[in-house]
Amino acid sequence: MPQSLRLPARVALLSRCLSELGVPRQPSVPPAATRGPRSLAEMPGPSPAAFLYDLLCRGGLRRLHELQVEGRARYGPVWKASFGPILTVHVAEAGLIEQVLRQEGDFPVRSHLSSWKDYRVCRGHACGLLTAEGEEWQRLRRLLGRLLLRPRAVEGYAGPVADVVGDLLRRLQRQRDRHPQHLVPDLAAEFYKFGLEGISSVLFASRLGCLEQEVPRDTETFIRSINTMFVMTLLTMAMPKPLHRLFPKPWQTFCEAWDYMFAFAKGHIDRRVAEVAENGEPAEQMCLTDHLVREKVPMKTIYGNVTELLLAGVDTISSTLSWSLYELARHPAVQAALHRELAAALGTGCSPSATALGKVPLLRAVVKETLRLYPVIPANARVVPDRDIRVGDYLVPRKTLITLCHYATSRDARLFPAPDSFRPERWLRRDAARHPFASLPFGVGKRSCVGRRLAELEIHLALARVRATPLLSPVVPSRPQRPSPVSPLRLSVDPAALRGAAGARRWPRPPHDPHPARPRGHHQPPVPQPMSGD
Ligand code: HEM
Repeated sequence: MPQSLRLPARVALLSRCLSELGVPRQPSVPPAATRGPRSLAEMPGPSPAAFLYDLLCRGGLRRLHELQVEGRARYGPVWKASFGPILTVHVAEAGLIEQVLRQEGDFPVRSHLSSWKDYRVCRGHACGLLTAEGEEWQRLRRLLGRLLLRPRAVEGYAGPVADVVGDLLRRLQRQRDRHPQHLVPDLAAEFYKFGLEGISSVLFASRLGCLEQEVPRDTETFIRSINTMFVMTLLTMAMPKPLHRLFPKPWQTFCEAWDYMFAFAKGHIDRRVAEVAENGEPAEQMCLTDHLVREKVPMKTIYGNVTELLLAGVDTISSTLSWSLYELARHPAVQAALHRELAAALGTGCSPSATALGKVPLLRAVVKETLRLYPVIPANARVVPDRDIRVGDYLVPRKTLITLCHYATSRDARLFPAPDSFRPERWLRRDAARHPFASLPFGVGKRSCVGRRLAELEIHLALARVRATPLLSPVVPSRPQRPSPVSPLRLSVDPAALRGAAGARRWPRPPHDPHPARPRGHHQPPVPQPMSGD
């Protein structure tokens, strides 16, 4: 198939081939109204062998997001698939995703199958918010929700984040000055370091030195450990436990990577606690560790939570920033409009406040549209442990892993006209027709992303201050310019610069861990599309 055949064309071709081969797109079973809900056995889906073939031989592990779109075209909005011991029901229709989430109960469960939890039990670590369940999760959620989701709490982290943004700009400037064509050769990698530096400043008021000339060795090892752990996550989950004894290497490697991450976070937390014990609590700009200590949270719980938050707050930020800049570079008119709005709302203030940024609707719309097209986490998941639930025409047995395919819904032409085009303006209109569960990059409800406000703060601050034409342009030669305080956001990104970095970090991820192992498929190098298609 020619490379140029884009996703919608491929999906259309696939459905045409299927109908020509006489494969019905919907199974011809009488409607549920006349015969009661259908069982799991009646649900369509690939055989375990066919699914394994797709995953391993057709590059499916790298493009799980595309399998969602293909699955919906082939089987309809609900289908099942098995990977090793894991059977999962896929749901790829906004209304049905809503139906599942409305039945999630008081203690929503993302997955029962996490090797992350096994590791914590094995080492005696406390679970953090990502992995905790039941009442323990609820207690943590109330506490962290207060410290991370309330607008005033988030405003309190704006100062340290703005400092890190300043360092990012200086680093990009240095790199550009050194490059013969005035390019930043690996922009996505720079944003990755920014993500790590930013979240560390919020969690334990540490500066890791990621944006310095030389990245410290322990920080590099930490970054490598995250990657290793992500790669090993899927492998350790797909292997039934008895096999761990026969083939111990994946589990050992997985545990060693986690050990390093826990030790790294603990080192920084302990340093911060000692610093505060010596000098007293800071009058302002408290970091999350300070707040948790003040709340008398046991140290073991602090270690567990801060390690998970550290992990959750790195490539979510870097991926969203990379894609936002990529799309802005391809859409100069949007870029110009954004620049105008930023200049009008922020004037020449050096570091815009979170409140001021909130007054730039186009900035929010750009990020929403980026996350619709490239959701960092393209599939979410739920398990309802204690009762069977109705999903469309089916009755899904309790404890079944349900994958919520929101990449497929956010590219659904019925919900988003011209779904593959970058059109931030669609978020500026009041669109009564849009389904509220169609694009859910942060999830929704009780178990949705607790870092959402912080993520938006970091991304908005960085986008608002990244400057400008010569910084990233492969075409326009750079004229030495002093960084201006407010970003005249008029960059032209070299897609190749993004491509290199995004391509370098592709790894598989299971569909049900929220941050663990991102499905890198949709992070694949963006291939520039003709603008006329938009
Ligand atoms: C663009 C950035 C981000 C995106 C798109 C994102 C997305 C998500 C999604 C989809 C979930 C699962 C929600 C659900 O199951 O309903 C989630 C959960 C979570 N996120 Fe994020 N996230 C981002 C940034 C962050 C940051 C910066 C942090 C850390 C401060 C963070 C911490 C968490 C935690 C702890 C959870 C688990 C919440 C719980 O189980 O109660 N996220 N995120």
